[in-house]
Amino acid sequence: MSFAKQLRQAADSIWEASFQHPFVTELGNGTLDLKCFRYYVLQDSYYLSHFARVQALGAAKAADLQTTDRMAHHAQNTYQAELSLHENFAKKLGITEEEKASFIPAPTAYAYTSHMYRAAYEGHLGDIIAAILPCYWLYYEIGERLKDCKPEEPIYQEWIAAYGSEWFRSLVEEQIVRLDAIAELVTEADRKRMEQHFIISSQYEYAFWEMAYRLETWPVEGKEIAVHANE
Ligand SMILES: Cc1ncc(CN)c(N)n1
Repeated sequence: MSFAKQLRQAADSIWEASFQHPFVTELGNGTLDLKCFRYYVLQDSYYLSHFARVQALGAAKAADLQTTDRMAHHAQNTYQAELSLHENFAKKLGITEEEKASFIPAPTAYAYTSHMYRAAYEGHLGDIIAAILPCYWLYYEIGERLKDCKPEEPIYQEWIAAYGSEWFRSLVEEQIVRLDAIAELVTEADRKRMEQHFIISSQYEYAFWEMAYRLETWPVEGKEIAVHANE
């Protein structure tokens, strides 16, 4: 079995929990409260702006220029396609510039992005791909599972269409192939660490739905420092 498939299998129960999470099932059947989706859009804009930087760190750590080019292309895609999808949602949901400028990252969004930076700082490109792959692959599987759902809310339809698309599938497949190629070249200790990154990111993916569904706040409120959601 390929390395990526082994990781997918190891994380299966965590992914299953994501598939069953009410944020995901209610997005599919259209009953998800827009308040939760609105909160998600802001937190996810923050998440994606850091995700793109981690992809760019992958470009810098790549061993050859062709991989640098592809990782940089992925970072650009996050900005131009995924973040612009969120910009579009933000407009439709009436999220104002002031709201974006005085955004408070939730504990889970902060912790998840910090986890990716840690993998990028401490490791090599394989560590980075292992940490970011659940972000691609889980969303693609969710997009696939929800593909036949017809939620009444057009925003939810658009979200499902984006992640279940051919465009997104090709990005996911490219990173799976890249991870498998790197896994062949590294040590067993490296592979173990890469598996840990993948599992932790899978847990954070679940935690991210939970964060949005519960409109998570910091335990002691009133001390948060605002940042721009896209910075
Ligand atoms: C938290 C999260 N994970 C993954 C994706 C899909 N790139 C996303 N938009 N947000």
